[in-house]
Amino acid sequence: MAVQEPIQNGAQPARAAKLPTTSPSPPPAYLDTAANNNDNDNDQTAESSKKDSGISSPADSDQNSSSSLAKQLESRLRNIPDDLVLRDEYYQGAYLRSNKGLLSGSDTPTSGVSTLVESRLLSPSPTIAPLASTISAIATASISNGKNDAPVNVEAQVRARIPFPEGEFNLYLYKNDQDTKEHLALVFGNRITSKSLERPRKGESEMDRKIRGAKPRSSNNSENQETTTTNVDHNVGYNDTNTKTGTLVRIHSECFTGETVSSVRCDCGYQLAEAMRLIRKEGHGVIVYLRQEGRNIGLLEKLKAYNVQDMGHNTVEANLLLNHPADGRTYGAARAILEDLGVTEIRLLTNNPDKIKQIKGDASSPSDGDYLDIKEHVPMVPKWWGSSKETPSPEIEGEEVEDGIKSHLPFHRQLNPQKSVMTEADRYLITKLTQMGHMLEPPTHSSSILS
Ligand SMILES: Nc1nc2c(ncn2[C@@H]2O[C@H](COP(=O)(O)OP(=O)(O)OP(=O)(O)O)[C@@H](O)[C@H]2O)c(=O)[nH]1
Repeated sequence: MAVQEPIQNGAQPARAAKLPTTSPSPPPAYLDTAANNNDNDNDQTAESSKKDSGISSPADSDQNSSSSLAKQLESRLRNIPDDLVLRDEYYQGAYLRSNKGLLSGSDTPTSGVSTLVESRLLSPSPTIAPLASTISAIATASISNGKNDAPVNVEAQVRARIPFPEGEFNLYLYKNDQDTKEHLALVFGNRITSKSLERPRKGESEMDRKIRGAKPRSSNNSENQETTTTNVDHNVGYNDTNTKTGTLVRIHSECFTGETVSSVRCDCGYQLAEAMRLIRKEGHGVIVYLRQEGRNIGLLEKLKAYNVQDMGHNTVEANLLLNHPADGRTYGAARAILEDLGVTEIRLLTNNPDKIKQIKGDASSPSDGDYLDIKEHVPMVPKWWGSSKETPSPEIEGEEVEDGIKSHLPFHRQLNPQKSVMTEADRYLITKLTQMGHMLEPPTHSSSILS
């Protein structure tokens, strides 16, 4: 999937022969907003404001908000095609019956837990309650439909060392031919390198190459020659003796709130730090960091969704009520980046079944390009949920220190497993479990979270 020619200033590069050019087909009407989701956050502003002008403001009373949202939902239901069939086996229990917008069957993947959780937590007020099951079934449909995952060509523009107290990652910045976003890859261990970064550019000097983090042209002939500071392996001594098949990979989506300002509304900051910790511990691996803020609705829309959540809805419902898909992310760029890095067999750090399916691609589909072989799915258990059989250690802070990368986790200190009230991060996780089919187990050690 990597490009044959450099991508310059938005010009379309020549595509690799095995990846024919295909125009993305338009998304269905009920996902029309999602069609704009590949643009920058800024690009979304004007369009989104227009689209959402009818949405009740957070300042409205709950009652008014609920009935107004209910009306909008009803009208959207009418636009959903007849007999929409879900493609994902995780959501087999849920399907939409007809253009009357009636729902039949809404079993969620973990029905025991979800019934409990849905009734107690996800239906916060009697006014909103009747909407909850309807919305959740639409959510399961929207998660897996309307994806526009045309083949993506990528080219690494630059590589730079990012030191941490206990080791160094190399950060690669990519351009691609599908959106204007700067997708990234954080690579640990010098055995993983980018083909497109090393490819000579027309007219560039050795200094140009050095500045963009490529090896000197002369060293390209002898693979292992390490003649510059850029190429010194700063991570020598790390446990690189892993014999498992497949590179440890995390495909992570941008979350300004969770990662940059350590919000506890979600677990994104924790997951990024945990992925870095696990990869560093293993000795080599990749975090592909996709600029798909807010499950690709952009920060502006995510913040509006927060306000809708504050009216009593969960993350999935809030997206749908704002006329966005529950999850509008695509993973073509991630597949292309991994291929550029020479990583074709992976052990994927995730709990998200839809992500696994999309990353893997469809071997028979030309638009999916090369088949990415997921050797193993490695769960990312939130540390404060822990194993349901274990009693959690109250000394979470101690665990962070043990593995080095601790500065990312200030919020962790607020997530005390012994707490008696459920945090917003717990609610976020429970929504992922019950509404999006994530492979998570709620902590039975802390009954307070679910009661
Ligand atoms: N729309 C929306 N997006 C959110 C919200 N909270 C976090 N996100 C985004 O969700 C994305 C992360 O997705 P998650 O569902 O947490 O995790 P995942 O990557 O699908 O699954 P894992 O691989 O198991 O971590 C990031 O892009 C966040 O910005 C929210 O309330 N609303």
